Amino acid sequence: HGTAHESRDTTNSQTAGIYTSRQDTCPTPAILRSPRAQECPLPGRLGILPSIPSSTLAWSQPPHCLPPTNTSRLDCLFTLQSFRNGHGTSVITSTTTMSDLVGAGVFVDRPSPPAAERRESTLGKAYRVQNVPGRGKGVVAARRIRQGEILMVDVPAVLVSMAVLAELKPHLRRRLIKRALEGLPAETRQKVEGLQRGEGQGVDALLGTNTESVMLGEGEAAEVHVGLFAELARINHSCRPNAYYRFSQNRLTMEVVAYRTIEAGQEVLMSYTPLKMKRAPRREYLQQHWNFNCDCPLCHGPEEAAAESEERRTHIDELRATMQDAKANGYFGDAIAIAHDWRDFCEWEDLPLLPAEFYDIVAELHFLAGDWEKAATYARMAVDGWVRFGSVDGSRLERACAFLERASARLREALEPSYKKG
Ligand SMILES: C[S@@+](CC[C@H](N)C(=O)[O-])C[C@H]1O[C@@H](n2cnc3c(N)ncnc32)[C@H](O)[C@@H]1O
Repeated sequence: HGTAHESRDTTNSQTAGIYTSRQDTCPTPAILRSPRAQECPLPGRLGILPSIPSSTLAWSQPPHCLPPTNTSRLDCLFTLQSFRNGHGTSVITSTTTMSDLVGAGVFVDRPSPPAAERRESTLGKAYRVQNVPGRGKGVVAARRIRQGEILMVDVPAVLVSMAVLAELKPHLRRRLIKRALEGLPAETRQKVEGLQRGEGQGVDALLGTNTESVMLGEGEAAEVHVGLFAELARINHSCRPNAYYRFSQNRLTMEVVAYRTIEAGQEVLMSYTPLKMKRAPRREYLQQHWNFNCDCPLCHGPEEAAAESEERRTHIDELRATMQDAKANGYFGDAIAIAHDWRDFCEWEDLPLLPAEFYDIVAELHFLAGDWEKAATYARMAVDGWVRFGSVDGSRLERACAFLERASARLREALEPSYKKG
């Protein structure tokens, strides 16, 4: 929930061209501005800069690279103005991470899945940004939003590696981010500049209150990045949220999903803190990092109800951990029973799981337990669930389909012992 990000399905990635960037090749001197980066031959991973493998797309300006601080990485600012129909994006990251993104086809525009298209065209836009008393601007439902519906799809105006942010002196950091913003198309830049500012100088004030962290990169090389998503940045906080976000590295996209039905006119709210955080530290964190005093029911409502909610959230966490333990130790029947308790507690706390998420888990547990029939039944329901609430990242659906095939094949084998022979 909340900060969950989906892992990338590498089997589906378009690998053409990417690994060339990892060879020990010298960079084109004109592209690399830093005098040190022009030394040749370059060590291991500093290789040539990733380029987008398509004739219609190219970086809008030569990547701007920072002087390397060590021999194992090179960080650059990459700007692509045409990204997602002219929204544009500026990414400051290592050449290794950028190669992974390019290789996965992140920068190639693909049509959204039919479910998302249908929703927009028949039901209309789900939300509008407007003033909300006491909270500046906020996101309000423009129509009824159903439970599980993806109500917002946003892409980053800027994405910066945390390692780069930590390494740079403040004035250099601000200069680099400014450069990243200046490279964006005018409309996106204006939208970003219109966002609410927190404390701090220049662009620091902008990043401080309008960013989310996401993971980018493959396996051990995955790194925390800070993303400025200009639509998402308008969503206010509640400790009892009615929506959450999930990030797709595959599509470089943030999706906001409704936990429950949100009626027209109601504000869309997500939690800026982990849901299991206790009241006192949570309030302090919101005050310190986000500069506001939370007035949600869990912070200001009756103590007793807040304590009960805290207990349930702790229990939800424990149930998930116990379920994973049971699975790891081969107690699949127990794990299935705990999974049901877990789902019930999430619902009780008004933070329901997506049906497809639950079915995915239970299907796998039945499979491990050797009950092919139940595995196939749940796998089928998972597939239906992912189709119905189609994410822009199709990898969950693809995985569910592949799993359904495996479970169905096992079931057929079990039902027809002669199946294999004939
Ligand atoms: C990501 S922005 C949200 C959008 C912002 N309200 C705006 O006008 O653009 C985060 C800032 O919104 C305000 N905010 C968010 N949730 C709030 C809440 N529950 N109560 C009061 N202010 C809130 C705080 O000033 C916070 O630093």
